[in-house]
Amino acid sequence: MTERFAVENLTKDYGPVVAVDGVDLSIEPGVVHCLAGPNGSGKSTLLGVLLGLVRPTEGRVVRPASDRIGASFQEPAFYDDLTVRENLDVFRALAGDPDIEWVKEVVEVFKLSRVFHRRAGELSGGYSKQLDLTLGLLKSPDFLLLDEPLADLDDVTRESLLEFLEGYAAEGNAVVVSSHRIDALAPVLDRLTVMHEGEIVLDGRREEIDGTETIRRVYREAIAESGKETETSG
Ligand SMILES: Nc1ncnc2c1ncn2[C@@H]1O[C@H](COP(=O)(O)OP(=O)(O)OP(=O)(O)O)[C@@H](O)[C@H]1O
Repeated sequence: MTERFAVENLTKDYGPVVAVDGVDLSIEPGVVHCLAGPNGSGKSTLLGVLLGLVRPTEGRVVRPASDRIGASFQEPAFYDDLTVRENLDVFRALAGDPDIEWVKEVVEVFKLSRVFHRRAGELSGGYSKQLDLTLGLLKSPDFLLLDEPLADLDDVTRESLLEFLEGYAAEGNAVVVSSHRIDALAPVLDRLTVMHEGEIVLDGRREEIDGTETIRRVYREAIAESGKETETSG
């Protein structure tokens, strides 16, 4: 039984496009791990492979014994025709009926009670994201993988999410957040992996890169120094 969650020598091609190119990455408990990089750098593909949704062209995925893996994707995944409350009921059942106090806590973080009776398909972009993040957290996952969770969130909710993720990692859970918005994540990240054109161009810990201003600089330099086209977007 392993608790290791990793990819080894991972390559994923889509025809002529090499989305991920020979990547080794191991996810660890207790840290907020930011997977950063410009649009198209391979972040979503890497997360998809880790989650078993994308089949690698080459390489190996090592999955933990725990099935408590939670995720949220760029496209929300819930039942449009059900209300928010009904979606919560369905996903709670699927998650094995998690502790109700935990469900209340997550609902509170994402302020879902305000839209309990709305049809999920009619939610704004922000509330869609908030519902999707809540559903991803229902089974209090040991490994939480979020793809661009900050998109569409207002400033207040974004702050709540970041604060929540910091606490959740501090409890010993693995939190991986992909984003091209390094500035927003810089204050809470413990580890930064920068991808560019399918490759990892930087992988460092906060104590190595030390401080928000440095993180921004390191991110931009890593991309510039990769010798590839510079298209920093965050
Ligand atoms: N299903 C697919 N079919 C063809 N090409 C794909 C597919 N999925 C991703 N790609 C390509 O693979 C590359 C990496 O995409 P990916 O979505 O993994 O990057 P990303 O860093 O997550 O970017 P973004 O933040 O824009 O989603 C891009 O060139 C993208 O166009």
